[in-house]
Amino acid sequence: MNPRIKICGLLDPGMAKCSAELGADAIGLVFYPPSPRYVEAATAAQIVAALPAFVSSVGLFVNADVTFVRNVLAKVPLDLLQFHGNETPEYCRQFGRPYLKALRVTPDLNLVECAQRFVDTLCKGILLDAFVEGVPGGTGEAFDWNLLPEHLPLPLVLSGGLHSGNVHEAICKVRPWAVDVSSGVESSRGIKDAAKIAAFIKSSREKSA
Ligand SMILES: O=C(O)c1ccccc1NCC(=O)[C@H](O)[C@H](O)COP(=O)(O)O
Repeated sequence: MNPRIKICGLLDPGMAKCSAELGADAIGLVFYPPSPRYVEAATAAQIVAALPAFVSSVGLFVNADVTFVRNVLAKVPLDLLQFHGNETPEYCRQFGRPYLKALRVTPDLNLVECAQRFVDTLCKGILLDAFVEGVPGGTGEAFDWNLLPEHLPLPLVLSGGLHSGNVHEAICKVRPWAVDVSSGVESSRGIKDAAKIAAFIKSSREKSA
């Protein structure tokens, strides 16, 4: 089965619409102020409004104050939340919304045990990303896919350093439910590139051997 494709870190309605037209299944909005991809709630609402039916909007937070998340939720009709910091299962569940929990892969992290803590009806998947000290995500770095277990107790969203040149190999090796990309479809930090998005989606949909 083709994995779903999420393009993360959209900054304007035009590129969000373009991503959807090129075949993206979801777009990500970064509500983490230090990120070059940070988007204000008012702009995020315009981006979500530009999406056609059946393209999901994902709102990304990193160890955010509960009030900050609630304020965003009041202004932006997000389909899914993505928690990219050290959030606990209790923290993630309190919003009563479907969510993804991101984990950053290191050789000593027991991914199955960590993922198991989040299993419930609201947690729709585990997003696995590279670990880079001091930068919670969007680093453009890949992790060693050999560190992945055979099976996770939740759908796996593979991210970290993916681009059109490695995503097909990643999909064949890991068989994720979805892939997620940010830096690999940018011309410079934070600036999405339609040609790179098109190439990424084409490579993701290549037939596997
Ligand atoms: O994109 C960011 O700037 C970001 C900042 C802080 C936490 C998470 C962030 N992005 C989360 C994503 O879902 C990215 O797509 C994921 O980390 C992969 O990024 P990349 O390696 O650049 O493709």
